[in-house]
Amino acid sequence: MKHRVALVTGAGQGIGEAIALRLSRDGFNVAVVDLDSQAAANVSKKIEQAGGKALAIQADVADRVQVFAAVQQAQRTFGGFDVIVNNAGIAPSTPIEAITPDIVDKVYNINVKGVIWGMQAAIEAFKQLGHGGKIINASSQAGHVGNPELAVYSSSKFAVRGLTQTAARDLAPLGITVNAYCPGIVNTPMWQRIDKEISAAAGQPEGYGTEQFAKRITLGRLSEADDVAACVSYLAGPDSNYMTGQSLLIDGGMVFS
Ligand SMILES: NC(=O)C1=CN([C@@H]2O[C@H](COP(=O)(O)OP(=O)(O)OC[C@H]3O[C@@H](n4cnc5c(N)ncnc54)[C@H](O)[C@@H]3O)[C@@H](O)[C@H]2O)C=CC1
Ligand SMILES: CC(=O)C(C)=O
Repeated sequence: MKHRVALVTGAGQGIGEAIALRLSRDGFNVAVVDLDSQAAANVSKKIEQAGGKALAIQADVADRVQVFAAVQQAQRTFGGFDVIVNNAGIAPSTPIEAITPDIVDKVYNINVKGVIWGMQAAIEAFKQLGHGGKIINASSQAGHVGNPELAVYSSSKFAVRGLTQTAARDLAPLGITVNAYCPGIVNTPMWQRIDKEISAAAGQPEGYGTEQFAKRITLGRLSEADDVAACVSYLAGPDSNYMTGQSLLIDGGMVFS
């Protein structure tokens, strides 16, 4: 059986790691891309130990050349290319008055431009291979509702939803679908750091930030990375073939829209 090929960025830990492991279980050969080469190698090893095929690639998604090279390497190594998950992102706290040009550039270079470069690199590969494919982008509940202290991050995730809708329209004639996933609070190293910052800014002990956000979750619990990976598995698989331009909220009911 020919395996489909997926590339996941920011796959060295957290949500990206869970997506890489899940797509491998779904039958994909997986390119595990991360800025942190050791983290990418560790996840790749986990996939191979479980009987899957993986390739660890060190790349910075903010760098267009590196993103194109990563996609080409995955395509060459596995002999195909079917799905890209533009998952890598950063979320520094940015109270409005403390926002600097450097932090805007850093967040937008990774969260927004990283998605654009990933989409372009995937389109190039799909065209070379003469077939369509699936592009899946990481947004957030913070891309639906402005989150306190996270203005730069929140606005970058609104931008990802805009890019997703527009690209879906542009790329439909090529047989490419484009969707986004929008998690709420996911128990990963990113959230643990945000919780510390929000709690400290409020003069409260660790866990306070989580408590404040968690009050808004209808399902009454934070999500785990595997909850998000299960939805991305659907977006990467054939059951979502008729879905494009959508931004799927996976937030336990933090936001209803
Ligand atoms: N954790 C949460 O509560 C939520 C996270 N998200 C989004 O999900 C995605 C993944 O988040 P987490 O797993 O929680 O984050 P995380 O911080 O735990 O992991 C992010 C991974 O991305 C890698 N990375 C960072 N910058 C990179 C770059 N320039 N190039 C390549 N890799 C890079 C890191 O090395 C790390 O392995 C992000 O886009 C985030 O904004 C969305 C909603 C909620
Ligand atoms: C970090 C993030 O995207 C949240 C809390 O939704």
